[in-house]
Amino acid sequence: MDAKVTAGPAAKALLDDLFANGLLFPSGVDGLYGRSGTFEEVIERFEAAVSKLGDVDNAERIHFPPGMARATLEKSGYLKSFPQLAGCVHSFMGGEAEHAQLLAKITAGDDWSELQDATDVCLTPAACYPLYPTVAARGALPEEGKLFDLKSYCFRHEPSQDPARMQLFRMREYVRIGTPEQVQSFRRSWLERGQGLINSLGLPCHVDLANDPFFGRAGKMLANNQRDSGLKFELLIPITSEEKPTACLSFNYHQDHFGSLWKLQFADGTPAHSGCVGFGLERVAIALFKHHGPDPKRWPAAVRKVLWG
Ligand SMILES: Nc1ncnc2c1ncn2[C@@H]1O[C@H](COP(=O)(O)OP(=O)(O)OP(=O)(O)O)[C@@H](O)[C@H]1O
Ligand SMILES: [Zn+2]
Repeated sequence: MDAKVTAGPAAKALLDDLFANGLLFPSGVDGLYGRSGTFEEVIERFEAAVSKLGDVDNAERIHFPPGMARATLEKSGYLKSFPQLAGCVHSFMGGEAEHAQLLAKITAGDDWSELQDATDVCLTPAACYPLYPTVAARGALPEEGKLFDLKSYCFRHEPSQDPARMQLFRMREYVRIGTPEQVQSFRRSWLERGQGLINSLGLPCHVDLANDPFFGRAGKMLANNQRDSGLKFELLIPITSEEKPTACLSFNYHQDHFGSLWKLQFADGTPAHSGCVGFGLERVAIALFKHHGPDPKRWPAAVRKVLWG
């Protein structure tokens, strides 16, 4: 089955430009690229600007690897909502005989994946998924709740020639866990700060209500409900299209979904609410290259000042 997401000619042209300028390197797989030093430096500088805004809140920094426990992903409900995006790591677990079969299949150009089995590791689909059980395991939440600063490479099986839609990309997140008021005020504050930051980088943007790509017919209802309840906003920047701008920052309110699921609660047993702001680091970098050109040394002075000081 071809899961490829179709990308328009403008998206393909931008990808070719990024390759031609040596900012990204092709791997032979759509959505899987090498990054140049310049590309990485832009991400580092952007992250520093994010930290400058976020550090005032004293978030606790935790970095998880880009793989998470399969059991955690299952319990999170990810496979119910987004089976089409999930990735599970498989490995060869056979003996000598199976190894011979494996090599014979590779030599014959046949599919050898049936000789692999699922491991206990899945690829992390969003930086905050491994956080909730980790925090729950520490015991009751303090009254003031908690704030976390996360970053992870994330995997989503959505191969595309749109450079803004990668299969492996980084997400920086702040995650607030606490009362509904604490989480909503966190989200309001990041809606402001996020737009301010992107404007200061000379990028056009607007914020809009959004929904996640829930799978199937039941998913349509979940998506409608998410919109009707105002649970997800996105900051959109035109990258490959003015009419269909790209979500570069997301502002999510999970209500008590993760709190109830993981028994992440206050001392009196009330489940915590949670919300996160996610920065799509590659998307922001690509937006900057698209709007200001391939050479950061020639970007507008005001933009350079925000990033390089
Ligand atoms: N395939 C991808 N490639 C690069 N960045 C991504 C990709 N998917 C999501 N992101 C980034 O991660 C952030 C948080 O992820 P989130 O789940 O909110 O994305 P999303 O709203 O589902 O994205 P989209 O609607 O474009 O698929 C997004 O705001 C975006 O910047
Ligand atoms: Zn999140």
